Amino acid sequence: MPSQELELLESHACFAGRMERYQHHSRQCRSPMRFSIFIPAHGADETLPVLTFLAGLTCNEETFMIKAGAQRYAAELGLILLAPDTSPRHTGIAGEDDEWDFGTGAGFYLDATAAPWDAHYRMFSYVTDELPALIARHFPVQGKAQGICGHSMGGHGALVCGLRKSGQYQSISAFAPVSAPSQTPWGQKAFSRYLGADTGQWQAYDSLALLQEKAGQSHPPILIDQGRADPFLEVELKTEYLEALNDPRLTLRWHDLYDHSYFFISSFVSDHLAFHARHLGAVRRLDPHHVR
Ligand SMILES: N[C@@H](CCC(=O)N[C@@H](CS)C(=O)NCC(=O)O)C(=O)O
Repeated sequence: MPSQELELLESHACFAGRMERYQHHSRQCRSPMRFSIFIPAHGADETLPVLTFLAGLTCNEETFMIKAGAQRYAAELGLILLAPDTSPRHTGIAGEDDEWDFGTGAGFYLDATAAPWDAHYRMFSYVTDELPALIARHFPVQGKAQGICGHSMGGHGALVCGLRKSGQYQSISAFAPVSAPSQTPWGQKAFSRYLGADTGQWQAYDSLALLQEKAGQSHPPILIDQGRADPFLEVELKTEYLEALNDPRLTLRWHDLYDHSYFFISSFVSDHLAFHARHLGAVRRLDPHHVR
């Protein structure tokens, strides 16, 4: 149960479970961080797999939970949903709020190595290490069962976290991911400032490069959905680069007419949750209001 380590900001009944939002001090980011969590109804000794969702540019820890409509499916499938914020906030770094695609709301899920960002922008370690450990201390999570999913910048984050920590995550999925950030404007802007000018250092956070490196090796199964009417596809996402890898562990589905919005995400989110539930061994409830 949450303690002094966690400050509860809000708590609501939702599909027979709880929808909650917390703030805590992050030792990685050296700042307060916020996250949202949906916990399905569960038995007293029951533990559940966790699916982490990483949101995109300009979003925060509330966006996915408010807009994607995922709680209904998570309740049925018996999956905990965890949504961290997209960056540290109010760090005092000069210029952190000046641009919508860099700094606040745009942490790119990496550990910055260039000053001044390296003092606070440590979202990779926060998402893959500090936050899962914190959640395990306070919520009924099944030790080894974790999946990771994300949208756009968060799709990049999910792929990078899942591929780099492939012993930790059993399944990876993404909606409209930034797929080759070393080669596209949002990614180049972020990486040059968070990681410095040496593009060799960028490859550790580039999904395309990581998948090329892993060619022929095993990695967690990946599901990606991409809309063909997404205005960012051509310049920023380059999802077709991932398709060209012909990776047998990667399923990429194209959808005519769908754009980059949460209306697209909410149209396919049930498939993503079912995919993760299958790989995480979640136990389906015929009635989400049923407690074993
Ligand atoms: N602010 C940008 C758009 C940023 C954007 O599309 N963000 C995506 C993630 S990359 C998002 O999910 N936005 C929040 C939302 O749609 O609710 C613009 O105006 O062009």
